[in-house]
Amino acid sequence: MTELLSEQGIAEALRGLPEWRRVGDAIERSAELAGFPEAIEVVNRVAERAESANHHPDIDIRWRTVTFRLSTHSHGGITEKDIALAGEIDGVIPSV
Ligand SMILES: C[C@H](O)[C@H](O)[C@H]1CNC2=NC(N)=NC(=O)C2=N1
Repeated sequence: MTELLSEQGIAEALRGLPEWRRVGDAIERSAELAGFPEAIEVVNRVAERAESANHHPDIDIRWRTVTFRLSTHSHGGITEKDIALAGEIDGVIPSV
């Protein structure tokens, strides 16, 4: 059963997701890629994983900077689904 994470739960989860920050009822990270094609490639990889998880980030693409924002819309806040997908997103972003 998906439930909203507590403040402590969110803080603990973010300790394992150093690239992510809390923004209101969501968590967010940005990544700067080598160029626009590379940014789109990352977005496509994230889209595959989001579809598999049936959990989808808000995505903002500005040239080679992509920002992912995660919140569980059906719950109006942050759940384990957001934390899990954040970890998967980190896994498809090339480390510089
Ligand atoms: C029916 C509902 O849209 C689906 O269960 C999924 C789709 N993707 C989703 N993504 C996010 N971020 N939150 C949701 O509540 C959500 N619901």
